[in-house]
Amino acid sequence: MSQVSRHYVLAAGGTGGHLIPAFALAAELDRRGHHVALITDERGAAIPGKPSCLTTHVLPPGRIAGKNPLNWVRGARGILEGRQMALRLFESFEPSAVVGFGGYPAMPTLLAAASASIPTVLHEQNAVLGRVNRYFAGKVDAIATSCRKVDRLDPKLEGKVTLVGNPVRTEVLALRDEPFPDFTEDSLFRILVTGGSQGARVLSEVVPDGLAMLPPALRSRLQVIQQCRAEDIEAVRERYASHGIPAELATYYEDMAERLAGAHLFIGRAGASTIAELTAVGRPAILIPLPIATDDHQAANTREIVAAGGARAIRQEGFTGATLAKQINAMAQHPATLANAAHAAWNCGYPKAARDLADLVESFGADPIMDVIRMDLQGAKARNGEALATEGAL
Ligand SMILES: CC(=O)N[C@H]1[C@@H](OP(=O)(O)OP(=O)(O)OC[C@H]2O[C@@H](n3ccc(=O)[nH]c3=O)[C@H](O)[C@@H]2O)O[C@H](CO)[C@@H](O)[C@@H]1O
Repeated sequence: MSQVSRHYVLAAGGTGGHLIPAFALAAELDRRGHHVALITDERGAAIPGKPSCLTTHVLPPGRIAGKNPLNWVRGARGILEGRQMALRLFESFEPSAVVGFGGYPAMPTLLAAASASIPTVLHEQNAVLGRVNRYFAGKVDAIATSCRKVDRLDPKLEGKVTLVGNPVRTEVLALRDEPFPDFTEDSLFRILVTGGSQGARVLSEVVPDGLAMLPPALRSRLQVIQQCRAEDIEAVRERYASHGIPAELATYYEDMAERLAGAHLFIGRAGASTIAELTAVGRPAILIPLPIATDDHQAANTREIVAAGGARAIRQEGFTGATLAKQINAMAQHPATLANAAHAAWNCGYPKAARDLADLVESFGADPIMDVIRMDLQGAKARNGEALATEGAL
């Protein structure tokens, strides 16, 4: 652990999938006595769960997307403005390193870091290198990955790659040593359903009817917690009521650790943080990768956990009530099957992800001149304080 208090800038945007690992790293760096600033976009700033230690800077929109050349010009202007904003922050904050988690805000921030010669680290949460990370992979000082195999990562860059895993929130990690909740032939059967940080309509359309198709021995014990998009929630409530299945619904659960703790089975999208949490805690899952995810990265994300026997993946094209019921039945008919799958998921976890990523980040910008000056100033202040205290005592 470093002796001096350093400053770090993290850049992440858009969804919980990018922000949550950044929050986890910020909490770990704060625990080590460092100061951390986050550069994000408006959507990212609205993601709940930001640690109080983190100061947030919101960039103007700057995505280069679509076919309209006017949008390209607007996007490019946004990136340049964002880069200027990041440079101004660097001047006052003097970061020892900048960490990009992918997503749009990482782009202007990493461009600024390159022109200010600040060490840079990328963190890739998925099993396929994302677009922004791909652009910067050859230029940064280190690349931290979350899966053993990462597609679209140039093998020539292997020398700067470290497998750390995808950091999860402290309260989720704290469940790692808790036993799998009792699951017998008479116990409740608690199922947690989420569609990533944004929710997923297909789960609202398929899951209630699929659960209703389970054999009575399983169906009668069901207790469902399901995240739904706001526009779907009433229809889902009616479906469950019509099937007589008890269900608690919300658009977003801020207490995800508690929800995971009680769950016997998870059904949902295969976003990187979702999988990191399932494997951190050890919960079996049925995963339906988002079919339009860039480079099909959600399907790739399921590889390790499925191969280990901790989850089953169903392609959205084949995701019907009947297929879902069949898979649940196969996993839960015998209590031991579900507990074994939970253990297999647990074995895929990276419980040291936040610590390993923090170690990697701390290894850059060793003893910069500002640290030495800061330490001197702190020492001088302390000595001054002592002198004043002594004078006061006289
Ligand atoms: C639609 C989309 O592009 N999704 C991408 C996005 O993540 P996206 O945010 O969709 O999904 P992730 O699974 O990575 O993260 C979701 C996070 O939200 C939390 N949560 C969810 C529901 C809820 O009610 N409460 C709650 O706290 C989950 O516990 C998890 O921590 O970035 C990820 C990381 O690059 C990618 O893998 C995903 O493919």
